[in-house]
Amino acid sequence: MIIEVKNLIKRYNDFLALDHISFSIREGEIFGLLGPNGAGKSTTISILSGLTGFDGGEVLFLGKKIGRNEMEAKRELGIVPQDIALFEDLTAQENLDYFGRLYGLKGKLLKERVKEALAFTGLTERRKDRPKGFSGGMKRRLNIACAILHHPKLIIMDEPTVGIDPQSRNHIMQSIKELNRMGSTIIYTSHYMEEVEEICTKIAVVDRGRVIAQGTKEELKSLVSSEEKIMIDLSSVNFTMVEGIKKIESISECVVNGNRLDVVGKKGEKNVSRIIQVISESEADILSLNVEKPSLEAVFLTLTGRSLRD
Ligand SMILES: Nc1ncnc2c1ncn2[C@@H]1O[C@H](COP(=O)(O)OP(=O)(O)OP(=O)(O)O)[C@@H](O)[C@H]1O
Repeated sequence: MIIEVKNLIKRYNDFLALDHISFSIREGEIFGLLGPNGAGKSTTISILSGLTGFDGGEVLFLGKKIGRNEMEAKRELGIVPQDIALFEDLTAQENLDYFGRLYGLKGKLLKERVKEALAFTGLTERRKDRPKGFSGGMKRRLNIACAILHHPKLIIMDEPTVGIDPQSRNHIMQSIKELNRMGSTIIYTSHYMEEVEEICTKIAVVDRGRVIAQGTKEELKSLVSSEEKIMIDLSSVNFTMVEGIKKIESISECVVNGNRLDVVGKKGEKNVSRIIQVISESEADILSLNVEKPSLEAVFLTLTGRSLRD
């Protein structure tokens, strides 16, 4: 395990911001912390980054216990904070030089890494410009470049796509996958479930300072529903076909809507293959077939009774 968080407690005066949070992250994972505003994501990240103390529980980083307000192994960490941290009056390259030195890089290696980070974040051509004139997305990309110069084992990103243009967003999503392929473990916080679904291999759903569910997206989705809905558009529909589908053991419902069938069945029972077999015995052609997958939004709604964006 690269990180183990056990029963983490954090209070702000009388307010319990983290209420016995526990999760562990394996090397090589893209771990998502998904939750609405105020759930406790930034507080958790801040503790993991060694920036904030905590009131109870334990955090292990690479097997070593982390104290209340410090972090021994900061060199193995790359942090992309929610609030962009750049020097507006230094050029992109000078910012990178500065952060590289903070991580102990110098000389030829520093030069190489700055070049690499600029190329990786698509900022090579803007290296001599100051972030003052950058778009929000470019600033965010520069912030990411600053965090990866020293090739950290663990990269922590706190809502890196909030308020940026779609092009930068896509760039960041691709970069995260690439950094992961190159060997970094990533912690990614977001209240955008689509992003978490797209990139995370493991997800902890947090709400009101507690982890309310965790697992792979498939595991989380299976909490919500043991059924799947299959929608089929056909060239024609006939009685024999519908009755044939209804007779399949795992199918509980088959509703006809013009030339479309909405079929509900128990998950994991090869419903699609069985339905296709029945249809192929008729004259009809299948024009399209879709299996509706429950979303993480549905998971959150089921577990809390509220929407993620409330
Ligand atoms: N310095 C602070 N003093 C008092 N309360 C705080 C402080 N920082 C955070 N909180 C409270 O702790 C709770 C968790 O906040 P946190 O920023 O960790 O949530 P979050 O999930 O990161 O939300 P967001 O998506 O808005 O960043 C919130 O209710 C917040 O108001």
